[in-house]
Amino acid sequence: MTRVLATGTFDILHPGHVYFLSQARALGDELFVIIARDSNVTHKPKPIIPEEQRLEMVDALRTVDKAILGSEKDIFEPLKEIRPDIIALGYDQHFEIELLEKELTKRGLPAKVVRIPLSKECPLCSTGAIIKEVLKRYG
Ligand SMILES: Cc1cc2nc3c(=O)[nH]c(=O)nc-3n(C[C@H](O)[C@H](O)[C@H](O)COP(=O)(O)O)c2cc1C
Ligand SMILES: Nc1ncnc2c1ncn2[C@@H]1O[C@H](COP(=O)(O)OP(=O)(O)OP(=O)(O)O)[C@@H](O)[C@H]1O
Repeated sequence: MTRVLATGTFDILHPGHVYFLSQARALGDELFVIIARDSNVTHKPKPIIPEEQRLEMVDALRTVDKAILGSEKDIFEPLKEIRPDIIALGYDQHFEIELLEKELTKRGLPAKVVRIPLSKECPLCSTGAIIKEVLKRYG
């Protein structure tokens, strides 16, 4: 069994998320997902949807075997239990593949890190774009 792990905020689900998760799932036999904690989303505006609700939506997807809330303190902590063989990184996730693989090996959690490309264009395949459209119409 090859276990794949994907991570992200997944605020306001859209087909770009579905594409990312199905490409990640296709890399192995089962897909685990770590949902970013509200307190850790500091690289962009705070999520609209609270973490428990983001978790519920991702966990309900057909491609996802198990979704959990991440750690608030240490991104490597949940990996000790999940023990993924492959980690799927999104096209815009700010991690460097070789550096992340090195950090994982250092902690006794070796995994192959694979970058998933951007999906083909779709009108609102980005949380930021959805929020902008809502503000344009209702703001
Ligand atoms: C291997 C790995 C483990 C992660 N674990 C956590 C975690 O435990 N808690 C958390 O809040 N974020 C964790 N993250 C970070 C986020 O889930 C996410 O990658 C980050 O917020 C940037 O992606 P985004 O732009 O989709 O939010 C982890 C990321 C990676 C690559
Ligand atoms: N259109 C897309 N194609 C492929 N992957 C995507 C797409 N949209 C999001 N993803 C991936 O899904 C994961 C979670 O996405 P995230 O929560 O950052 O949403 P987002 O729509 O990219 O948000 P924002 O618009 O605020 O950047 C990330 O790893 C991201 O790379």
